[in-house]
Parts: sequence; structure tokens; C-alpha cells
Amino acid sequence: MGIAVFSPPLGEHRKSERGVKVFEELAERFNLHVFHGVSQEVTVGRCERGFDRPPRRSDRAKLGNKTLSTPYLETEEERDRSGNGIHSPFQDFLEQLHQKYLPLRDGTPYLSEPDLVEINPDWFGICAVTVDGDVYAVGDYEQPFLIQSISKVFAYGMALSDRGRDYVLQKVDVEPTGDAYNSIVKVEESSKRPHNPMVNAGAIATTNLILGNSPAKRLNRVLEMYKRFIGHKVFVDTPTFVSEQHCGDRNWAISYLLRNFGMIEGSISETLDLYLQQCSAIVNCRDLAVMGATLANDGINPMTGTRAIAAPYVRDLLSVMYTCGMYDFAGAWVYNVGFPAKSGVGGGIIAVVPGQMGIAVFSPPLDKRGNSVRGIKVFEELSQRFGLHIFDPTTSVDTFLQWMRETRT
Ligand SMILES: NC(=O)CC[C@H](N)C(=O)O
Repeated sequence: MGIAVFSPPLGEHRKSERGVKVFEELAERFNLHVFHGVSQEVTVGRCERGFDRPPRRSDRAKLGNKTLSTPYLETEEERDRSGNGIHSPFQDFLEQLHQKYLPLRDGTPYLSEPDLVEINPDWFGICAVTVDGDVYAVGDYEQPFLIQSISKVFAYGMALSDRGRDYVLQKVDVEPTGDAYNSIVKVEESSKRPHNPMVNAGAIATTNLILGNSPAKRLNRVLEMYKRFIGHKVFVDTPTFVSEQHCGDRNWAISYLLRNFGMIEGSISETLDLYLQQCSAIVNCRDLAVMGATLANDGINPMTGTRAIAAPYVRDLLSVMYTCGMYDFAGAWVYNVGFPAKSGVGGGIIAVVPGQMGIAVFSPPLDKRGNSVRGIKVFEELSQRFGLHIFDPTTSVDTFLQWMRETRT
């Protein structure tokens, strides 16, 4: 359906005041949010072409390979290079993507200070984990690297769980900035709160909200949260943390401004340390894909069955990833790729195909916005090839999972 509201009086941001209220209530009452209950089998608005209602399980079964074999690749030969020994045309496609983009040499890896660690610009891993727990992986998917800004999604989830949505929204807004991730220009008194939790200012304010009686206990809670999402313990890379603490004048400046405007409370060094520690956690591409799959699966880790975050907050994380996850490239990403994602300067990009799978790419060379160059290419091609854009009218994303299930052996 289409919905329209007409009412002339304009409220905040010059939008029809009654209009906004009506849409907020409609969305809430009928669960119309596109990321509501992402893992539910039948989702309003995801209609297969040719169906006059959302497809049911039986409809999708009927579609089978017939409809889907045309746009997708056929298996050329039996191969077993994936994370859990799956043979499938999707695995073959990931391998082809890897081969295709490995020679791409654009971009520069991020270093907080020169020669701190060695980063190989040719590291390149791709991993997809479905809500069934199937792993498709290629290249350096087990190479450890820094989670960096991808942590912002998960810290936001913690703040929401600790303080509730209403309180967090008062402290951190959800508006995209169109500025660089570490921009300081939009941190000003009149805005009352940082723009969104995916840029540094908003992320530092978000971390400020995480509960715990001491710095160590707060850090432990963050690490425990990562563990629920990943399925195993993760560690903070101490040299990176120390280096970012030492060289991160911009983040110190942002933090002081935030406190000056009353946007954060308490010790600046305590909050900034926790933020930098959460960024310095070591993960690999497979870990990120599992974290993405957990969000795709309504907050339950498909490998362990553990709930990592309460279901109502998953939608909030996916929404801010969708609108603000790729720094000042977020608009083009939504246009071209069209599913929620978050990048980090460590070279990782995590993405979520709601209800179906998490996908992660790791490749350190970054473009000038701080996004992995190979990562962007891989996601653009994956989205186009398999019609994964959430507004793609030709391919129901539910059907993609079905196809993956049917073609794997
Ligand atoms: N975009 C990023 O990944 C930035 C993370 C980095 N630790 C910073 O705060 O500047």
C-alpha cells in the first residue's frame, strides 16, 4: 500500500506535525518497520513478483531452483574451500569475487601511528554466515584485525539494553551527518546531542551510557557482549589501544566538547578509554559474519543459540546501520547495495541481509572516506547479482536463503 497524510502545521525540521505522529503510530501498531522481526518467515512488503500477498513457505518451496537458476551461477566443479565444507554455487561465486578483486590495489590501510604493526594490503577475506549457521568463506577470513568502528553498532546495542530506547534517544540522535566519521563540526551546543551513534561523537556519547561500577567492569561487560555475538572470547589489542589513546587528539577534543555541552557525564578519560578499547578488540572476518548473522537472526547467535541482544533492539541497530553505517558514503551505499552495514578503519565491513545472513569482508586498503575499497566492490556486486537490496522488486530476499539451502551439498 501507499499511505499519505495531509496536515499543514509544521513541527520540528519543517515536517507536518500530525503527519509524523500518524506515521509513527501506524508503524508501531502494525509493525510496518522494514526491519521489524527480521527473521520472521513472512514479512509485509517482501512480495515475490507474481504473488498478490507475501509469499508463504509453500509458495517458496514451489519456486524451487527453476525460478532461481537463471540469475545465479551453476556449480562448475565440486569444491570444498568454505568454512564448514559446503559445496555450493554461492561459495563458487564468492571465490570468483575474491579472484576478481584481489588484484585491485587502490586505497591505503589505516595506522594510528607509523610502523606500529605490519598490515598486508593483500589480506582479503569474505565470509557469509546464514541464519541456519552455514558458513561460506574464502581467502583470509581467519586473519585477526581490529574491529574499530564496527564496534559502534554493538556498543549502541548495549546502551539501548542498559538504558532503554527513550533515554538513549535523548542522549544520541539518529540523523545521518554526511560528514566524515571523526568530524567535529556538527558537535555544537544547539544540537543538544550528537547526530548519530555511528560517528565518533555519537559513539563516544553512546559508550558513556554503558553501565558498570568500575572501568574494568564496564570493559568486561563489553567483552562479554562481543562473546555472545561471536561465540568465543575476544581480546583487546593493547598496543593499538595505547597508540589511539596517545595519538587520538581529535577524539579527546570531541570528548571535551561533548562534556562542555553536557552531552556526556563523568570522567572523560574513562569514557574515551572504554571507547578506544571497544574499537581495539581483535576479530576476524568469520567472527564479523557471525555477528551479522546474529543480527539477521533477530539477536540469536545461530552458531551457539545464545541470545546476544533483546529482539526489539535489533531493529534499532539495523536502522542506524542502514542510514549511517558507511560514514559519508551511507547514501550511495543504501542506493547501490541496499542492506544495513557498518565499516571500520581496520578494513572490515559487516553487513546484514535481514532474516537471512550476515556477510563480512576484510581488506585493509581504505578509500578516502575510510571504507575498504575491495569491500565496497564485493558488496556492490553481491547485491546486484543476487538482488539483495531490501527494496529490490524482482527478488524476494527470503527466496535467496531458500535458494542457498537448496543448492548446498
Ligand atoms: N572509523 C573508525 O573505524 C575509527 C575508529 C578509531 N578508533 C577512531 O575513533 O578514530
